[in-house]
Formats: sequence, structure tokens, C-alpha cells
Amino acid sequence: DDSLYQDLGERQGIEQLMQDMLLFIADDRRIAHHFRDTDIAELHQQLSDQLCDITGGPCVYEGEEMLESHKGLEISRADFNALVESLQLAFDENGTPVSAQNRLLALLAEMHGDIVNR
Ligand code: HEM
Repeated sequence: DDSLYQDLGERQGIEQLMQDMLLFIADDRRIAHHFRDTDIAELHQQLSDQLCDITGGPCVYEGEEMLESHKGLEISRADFNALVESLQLAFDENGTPVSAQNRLLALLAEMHGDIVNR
């Protein structure tokens, strides 16, 4: 079922959404520091692949598991929520349908336990 992938605007819509989210994160003093040493172009690529993959699109995410990639990054529940706020600002900017927002948020919530480690 690729309906969520479709509702997010396919690959191009997902890439735009992730670009906007990363720009909002860069402006968020609560969490921007986490990404200081990160190659943002590479992260954008990995995020776009991952979301395309988990929403039923024709992509295969080949990056690290969430537990592995966030290990040692000291990410708190508040950090996680702050990232979700940036995603919600990106949803607004892109006119993402509310039903698609909720479905994507539910998929991301499943990763919470592997990402938050503080
Ligand atoms: C549902 C929420 C999240 C998802 C789906 C997600 C997804 C990802 C993905 C796909 C990668 C790339 C892994 C790779 O390159 O192999 C990554 C890396 C990273 N994530 Fe997350 N992440 C989430 C939450 C967070 C939060 C809340 C923070 C910190 C505030 C964070 C900080 C980072 C950092 C700093 C990296 C890059 C590490 C490096 O430079 O190698 N992530 N994330």
C-alpha cells in the first residue's frame, strides 16, 4: 500500500518536506547543536530514502538502524518532541493533508524508543 507515499507527494514531496524540516531544525536552538558535525546533505538523503521506504514508496533505506545511528547522541524526549515540532512546521509549509501527517507521525513514534537515550 503506497497511499501514504502518494499523499506525501511521492519522492519529490518527501524531499521537500525533509529539506524544510532540516531548515526549521537549524533555527531551533534547543536541538540545532546536535547536528553541528553532521553532513546535512547526506542526512537529507538518508531521511528521504527512509521515509520513502517506510511509507510504501519505491525506495530502499540503506542507512544505519535507528538504534545504531543515534547511540551516544544523548537525545532526550524533549529533543525528540522538538524535532517533531520542526516536522509539523514543515507539514504546514507543504500543505500536507492532516491524515497523512498523522499516519507519518505514528510511524515515527514507533522509532522513539530506539532514538531517545537520555
Ligand atoms: C523519528 C525521528 C527521527 C528519525 C526518523 C531520524 C532518522 C535519522 C536517519 C535516517 C539518520 C541517518 C542514519 C545514517 O546515516 O545511517 C539520522 C541521523 C542522525 N540523527 Fe536522527 N532521526 C530522528 C530523530 C532525531 C533526533 C530527535 C535527533 C536529535 C535532536 C537526531 C539526530 C541525529 C543526528 C545528529 C544524526 C547524524 C549522526 C551523524 O552525523 O552520523 N535524530 N537520523
